[in-house]
Amino acid sequence: MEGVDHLAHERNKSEFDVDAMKIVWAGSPHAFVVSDRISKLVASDPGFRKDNRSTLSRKELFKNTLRKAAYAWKTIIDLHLSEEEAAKLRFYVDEPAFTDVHWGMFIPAIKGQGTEEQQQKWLPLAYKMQIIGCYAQTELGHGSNVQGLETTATFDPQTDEFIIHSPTLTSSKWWPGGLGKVATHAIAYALLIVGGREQGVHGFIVQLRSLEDHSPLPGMTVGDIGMKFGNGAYNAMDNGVLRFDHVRIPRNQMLMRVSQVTCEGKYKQSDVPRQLVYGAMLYVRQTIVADASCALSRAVCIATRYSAVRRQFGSQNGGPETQVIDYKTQQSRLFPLLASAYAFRFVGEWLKWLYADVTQRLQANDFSTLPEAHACTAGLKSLTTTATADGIEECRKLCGGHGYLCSSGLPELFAVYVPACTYEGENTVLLLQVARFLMKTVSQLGSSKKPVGTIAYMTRVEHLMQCRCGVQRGFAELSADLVEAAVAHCQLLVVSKFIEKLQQEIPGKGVKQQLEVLCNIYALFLLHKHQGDFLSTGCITPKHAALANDELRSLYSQVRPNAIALVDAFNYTDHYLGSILGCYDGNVYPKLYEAAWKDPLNESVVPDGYHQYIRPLLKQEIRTARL
Ligand SMILES: CC(C)(COP(=O)(O)OP(=O)(O)OC[C@H]1O[C@@H](n2cnc3c(N)ncnc32)[C@H](O)[C@@H]1OP(=O)(O)O)[C@@H](O)C(=O)NCCC(=O)NCCSC(=O)CCCC(=O)O
Ligand SMILES: Cc1cc2nc3c(=O)[nH]c(=O)nc-3n(C[C@H](O)[C@H](O)[C@H](O)COP(=O)(O)OP(=O)(O)OC[C@H]3O[C@@H](n4cnc5c(N)ncnc54)[C@H](O)[C@@H]3O)c2cc1C
Repeated sequence: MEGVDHLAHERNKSEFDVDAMKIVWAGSPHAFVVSDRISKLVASDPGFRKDNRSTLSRKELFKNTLRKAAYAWKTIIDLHLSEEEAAKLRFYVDEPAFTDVHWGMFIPAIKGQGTEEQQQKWLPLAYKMQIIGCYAQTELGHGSNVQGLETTATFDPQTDEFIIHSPTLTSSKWWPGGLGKVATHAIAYALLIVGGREQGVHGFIVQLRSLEDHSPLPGMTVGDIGMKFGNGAYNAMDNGVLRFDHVRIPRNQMLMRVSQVTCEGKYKQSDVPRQLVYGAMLYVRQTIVADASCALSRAVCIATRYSAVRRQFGSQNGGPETQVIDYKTQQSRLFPLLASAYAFRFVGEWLKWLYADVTQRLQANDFSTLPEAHACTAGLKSLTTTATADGIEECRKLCGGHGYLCSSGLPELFAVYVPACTYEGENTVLLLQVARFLMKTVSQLGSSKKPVGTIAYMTRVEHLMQCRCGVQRGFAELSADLVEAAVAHCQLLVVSKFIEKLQQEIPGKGVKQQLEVLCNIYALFLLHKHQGDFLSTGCITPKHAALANDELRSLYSQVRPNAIALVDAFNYTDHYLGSILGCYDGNVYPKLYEAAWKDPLNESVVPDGYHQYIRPLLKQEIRTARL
């Protein structure tokens, strides 16, 4: 049955122009063309094979990742790929690696916090990968509490240097990706001490390893922190530990856009806010939201295709059994996730715009929207990663037993994805930041400072106007409730950005209608899930709640004939999906059967260890066996 499209009947049912939807998903015709070309290029190149990943040992996996990263770089150079194309190539290679942090954090940190001069010195080296950077902020003792970091950077005016030191075990850098074995440089965050005075945490460019033989420079103790969750692909990343013993770096390696230290040992602050030190986190959180839609759509694509292939029960007169996608219970679990994937895509697009806008303003010394940008990036990072991690696991369950096989692609996707709930700001800690922002806004409602942008709605919520709550008073006590309020605020953002998207012109037969259905599913599903909150606050009546539920059922029926086409619109190659259950042609069973025989355990019919451990059991010789 090779070459037969087992899902063709599903594809024929669809009521909209899939090619037009592909462009909506990609963001623009240009983005679609680039994405399509690069994904096919990666998929067709055996150098980027990844189907054997789960059988490799840590060392083999790591070395293979180094090879792939080098091969990807060679491909980028040989084909003269643009920056956009190169980023896409790394995305489709789909393997956590030191390059993620080099491009995703090291370079943005220098761009955001370095002076013009520093950028001119370091960026060309980083862009050519003549140096490889990591982002060394977190320590063994502190991650969330950045101001609690213990590494010190003491200025020595005699030599015009900083002395970087780890005074305690807990001050050891711990977690930075790429640090363990690969990075030659780090942006290391440390408590600045000038003239005996502490001046808060700042970033420093520190060379870690020799550019000749890769050995750690004097005063550095550096290594990998060990195996991580799931035993899977994230172990391709060398998250590292680093201890400094009075390491000296030149003064001009402190990132000095926000504040400076002069050669005389004077600490000066520019008129830019101190929070810009956190600028790299703003940038990365925004990219994490965009990535959430990729990871969730990938899981949803697998679960949707497989749900159309899988049949259980309901055979009539010897005919085929029911496709599990036709069960209302399956639909009510799967389709809200499909809607979420689209919702996160559009809110991610909007956040990208917001980030570009705030960056432009910051460059013009307009800092007015920074708190809002921080609240939006932090809150949406938290909301989308939590929903995506939960969604991937739900997709695994939606695939029944076969979802538990590595060849379904879902266990690995989950293991690689789930730390996104923790890194780049633990999700609850980030929601507390949003809550703080909301409380500040509420406390200013009566004043002349009118809320604008994403919090403009607050002026319309009458009972808030009566609130006279200080930000500090009662915050800790009420924090669990405030976190719920923060989530609700972020959900409002997601829904409103989806609605705004639909107010734009969207070409293609039936495309807008499909998106309207998904938008309604997203909003009504939330209402249904949280109807207790909506009812108890009097926002809706029980009648509304019942109507919403009826409407949801009808919307699921409208999605059903279009479900396969809606996941085809993600335009994922089989290589990127990495899943037998989600393969494009739906030819699942022969592929599963064939893959089983490739497992190393099946290399011999009688397993290794038979003579030592199985035979003595069977022959009742266990007492005399040498174990
Ligand atoms: C918890 C907070 C948010 C703040 O804690 P705090 O003690 O209250 O902070 P503070 O220093 O007193 O400052 C408070 C003030 O700073 C603001 N702020 C905080 N973060 C930002 C930001 N990113 N942009 C703009 N503003 C920011 C806050 O809103 C506060 O403002 P306010 O005083 O209320 O006006 C912060 O320290 C933090 O971000 N912690 C999380 C640490 C984190 O995200 N680490 C990331 C490490 S790198 C990583 O994980 C890489 C992943 C690898 C991969 O992607 O593969
Ligand atoms: C895979 C991975 C990759 C990483 N890569 C990097 C990297 O490249 N560079 C880097 O510098 N770091 C990196 N990190 C570290 C990461 O950024 C931190 O782990 C993260 O910021 C969370 O901090 P923490 O570990 O201190 O958690 P903790 O803050 O110790 O969290 C533990 C618990 O305490 C709760 N908690 C903490 N503070 C509060 C509070 N104020 N109020 C209420 N509850 C609170 C949290 O909600 C959580 O439930 C990485 C981590 C992982 C897992």
